[in-house]
Amino acid sequence: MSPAPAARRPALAITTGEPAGIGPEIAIRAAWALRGDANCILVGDAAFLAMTAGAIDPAIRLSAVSLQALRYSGLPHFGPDRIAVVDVPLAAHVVPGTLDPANGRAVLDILDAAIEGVRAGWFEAIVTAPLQKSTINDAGVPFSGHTEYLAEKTGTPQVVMMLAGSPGNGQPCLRVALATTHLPLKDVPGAITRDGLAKVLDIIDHDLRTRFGIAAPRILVTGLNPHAGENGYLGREEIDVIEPALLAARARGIDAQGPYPADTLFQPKYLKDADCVLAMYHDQGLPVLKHATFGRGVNITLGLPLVRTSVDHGTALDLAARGLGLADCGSMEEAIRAALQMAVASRTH
Ligand SMILES: NC(=O)c1ccc[n+]([C@@H]2O[C@H](COP(=O)([O-])OP(=O)(O)OC[C@H]3O[C@@H](n4cnc5c(N)ncnc54)[C@H](O)[C@@H]3O)[C@@H](O)[C@H]2O)c1
Ligand SMILES: N[C@H](C(=O)O)[C@H](O)COP(=O)(O)O
Repeated sequence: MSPAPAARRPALAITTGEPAGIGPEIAIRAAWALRGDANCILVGDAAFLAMTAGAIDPAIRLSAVSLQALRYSGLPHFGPDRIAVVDVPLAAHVVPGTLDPANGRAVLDILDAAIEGVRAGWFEAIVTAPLQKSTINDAGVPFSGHTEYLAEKTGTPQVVMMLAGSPGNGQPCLRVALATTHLPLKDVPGAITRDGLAKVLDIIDHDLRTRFGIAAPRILVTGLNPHAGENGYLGREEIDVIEPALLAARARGIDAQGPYPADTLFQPKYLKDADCVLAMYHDQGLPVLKHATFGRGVNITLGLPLVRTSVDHGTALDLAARGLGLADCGSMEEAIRAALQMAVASRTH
């Protein structure tokens, strides 16, 4: 990808996520590595990020700006020799690798500052470093993920989680979207409805066209049950819900085929003719994607009124506890590149 001209380069908010995890480190490393291409603004505790950056590489230069200053005079221009940081203070001292619910609220404050910044026009996209869902719940705030939180905060009734990555070896980009996101497995069948699938398919089709420039998206859809229900002998969701939803989608002009058995769908001979696979639930689709592309994948929330991308991994507390320099920031770099491309594409839609 060639860099966008500096004057038109979108400003991207990079939320730094759970402070005890690898988020702050990979956010700093990726923003610094891509500073010539992307205008990344870190959002997090400025003092903590400055300390972390200094430990990574003393050459990294950060400049802090307060939320109050942004509200008063907008985003100042920083050259590519430094990374701007919007200061959102943490509540408690950070011990790498050790979760502290005292900082749970601040992690959400970071996200809220990024959302405010998009609304105010300071940022054109949000790229999120991983947070620890359990710690936010431990802090007393019911929370199931960025995806659901951003949907709620933007008043969007339906969004779609899609992860994308390049497996390499000349294989095409693999995109896996999910019909359901973070919910217990026992609740999945009841959450898959004809109306819900209709909305999910509409969003995938729309966003692949407008944000990814795919003129006629081809979507392959998995079944829910083993062997896509084996003609109803291993479950009826395919017959009662998924097939009617696909028939209706095709009648609306959406190229959605299936339901196919999930265990054999992810073969090159099928994937080469597909732009996206729609899986029915989190651990049906994501292990395949992460096995093929872990460390280079990007998590994208479709259907939002803003651009949001993220990494394909979590907080990796095990690595954070052992010190800096162990985490791979490849996925964060891909998430920044994807946000940059999507933000530019979104200017015309
Ligand atoms: N975008 C997000 O905010 C996001 C994404 C996924 C998981 N999570 C959250 O992260 C927390 C921990 O999840 P988990 O333990 O299941 O998964 P994890 O991805 O944090 O860790 C799984 C394994 O992958 C390794 N790993 C992860 N990222 C790596 C990197 N950048 N470089 C090298 N190795 C890496 C870890 O060391 C660990 O062995 C959970 O709370 C989960 O919900 C958040
Ligand atoms: N489901 C995501 C994954 O496995 O990578 C991850 O939990 C992040 O979800 P949010 O983007 O909703 O936080």
